[in-house]
Amino acid sequence: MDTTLRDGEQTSGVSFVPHEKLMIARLLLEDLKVDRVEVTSARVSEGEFEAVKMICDWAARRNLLHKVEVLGFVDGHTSVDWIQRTGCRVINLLCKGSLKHCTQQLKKTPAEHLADVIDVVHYADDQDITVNVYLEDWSNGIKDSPEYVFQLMDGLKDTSIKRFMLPDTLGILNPLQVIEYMRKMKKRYPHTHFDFHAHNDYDLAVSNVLAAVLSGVKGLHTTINGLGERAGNAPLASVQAILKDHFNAVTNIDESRLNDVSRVVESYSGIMIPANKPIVGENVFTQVAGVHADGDNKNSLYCNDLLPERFGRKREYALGKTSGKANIRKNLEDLGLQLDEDSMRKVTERIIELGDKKELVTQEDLPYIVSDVLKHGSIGEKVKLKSYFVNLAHGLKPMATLKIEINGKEYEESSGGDGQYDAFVRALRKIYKVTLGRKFPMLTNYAVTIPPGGRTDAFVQTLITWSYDEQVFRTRGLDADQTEAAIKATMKMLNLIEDEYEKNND
Ligand SMILES: CC(=O)SCCNC(=O)CCNC(=O)[C@H](O)C(C)(C)COP(=O)(O)OP(=O)(O)OC[C@H]1O[C@@H](n2cnc3c(N)ncnc32)[C@H](O)[C@@H]1OP(=O)(O)O
Repeated sequence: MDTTLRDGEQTSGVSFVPHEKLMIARLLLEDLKVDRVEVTSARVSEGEFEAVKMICDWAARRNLLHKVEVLGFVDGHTSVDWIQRTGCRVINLLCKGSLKHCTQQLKKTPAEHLADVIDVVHYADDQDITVNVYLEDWSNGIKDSPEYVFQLMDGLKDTSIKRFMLPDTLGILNPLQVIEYMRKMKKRYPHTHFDFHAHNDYDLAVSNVLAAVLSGVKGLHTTINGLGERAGNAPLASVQAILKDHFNAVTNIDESRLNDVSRVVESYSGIMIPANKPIVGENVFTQVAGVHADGDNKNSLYCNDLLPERFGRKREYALGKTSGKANIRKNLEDLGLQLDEDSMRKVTERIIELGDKKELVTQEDLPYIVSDVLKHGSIGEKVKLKSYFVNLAHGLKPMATLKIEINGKEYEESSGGDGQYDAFVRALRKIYKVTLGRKFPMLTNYAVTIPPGGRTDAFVQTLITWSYDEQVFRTRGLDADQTEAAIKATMKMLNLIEDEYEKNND
């Protein structure tokens, strides 16, 4: 059961609007094919009501309504009515799984709480709503007040409750404890369906989920990118990969869609995926050490079962001071370039030198480095920026005028824009689209960073991603001025697409 839209939204700073929730629910159920989704808590807000309604309308049309669940409270008829009005058919009822939560938060005796829960279950039965229950704070309950947990379970086991969901609400357990406590539950209630809900406070969420699987648990709660309250929940991508590779378990998840869905959730949540996050992090399929690239060349000696292609990704070979010839050769191959041994040595030396200065070297930089080192002359010089002017004035639209040379011919154009760089790109686009009748790449991402190392605090680095003819180019510019850095990145891109253009129009 994926709870990105309920627990995931309990990540500090995350708030999805209804159409984002609908989009994520669709991706989870239709693309990733998770078995169930929990999409919010009842009573939260009008916006959440709207979101659940939209998701349920859509799910009903696709015959998926039974897979949509909402957390509800032990509050008489209120949560059930709220859920009923959205069209949702499943309540995940938040009961108290530890004595202290029952007596100190709800201020009820165990018998009173049990009676309240049974009332809600009966009311939900009358409304034809399926009930699962959370035993909130179960991990503390089973440690400190097991007799309370068993009293509640005994009182509920003969009701219509479909699943008992056991949360490690505060992320306090380790895998050995999960096995010990789950076995206790399974021994006492062998025919009950248990879900396990992990939290990552000790970075043990994934391990604990696996321990739960070993203990015979039937349902697992995960989120995309491990979003969730405090340190988050168990990330779906990691859980899926381990279930498949370590347990030969069969799930319905389409793992080729994991990366794309992670990126959508990254964008909607605003919580960036760490570069080293397994499966979905930017760097996790990048070999950095030269010896690894060499081993891959020989017989994929440094690959494990986590092949990037499984997840719709590609292995990359980083360029920097730890690159050897093998890394560089792999990158050159990707660009369709070949070098003799002597040129290879010179290019390798140059890349190591740049790496030593903490310069980021990307694959797109490689033709420039090759050209620079070997005095190649042609790459990177087909399109030249001869002169330009950009202005910024309070109360006036920024303007840009520029003159460029393309294959020896000069073109001049001006344009206004929303900012200096926007004006610059608009002027360029006029030259390409209007004057030359050619396509101009679409800018898909624009990131400004201070380069690593912090030695040049006056410098900024602009990393721009472009899409052109179904290809993606990333180019980088470094300058003391952000606009100039972006312009440098843009000129690199124009030279790269010039090569593409010539190839396609030979
Ligand atoms: C394990 C988890 O992550 S549980 C996550 C549960 N989901 C949420 O909390 C969603 C976000 N929450 C909200 O929007 C709000 O807290 C609401 C709408 C649910 C409730 O709002 P409010 O009525 O203002 O109450 P408040 O936020 O202060 O919550 C505390 C009340 O909930 C009660 N409560 C706590 N757990 C439960 C429960 N399982 N069932 C019923 N009531 C409960 C407390 O006893 C307290 O009641 P009191 O004010 O009578 O003492």
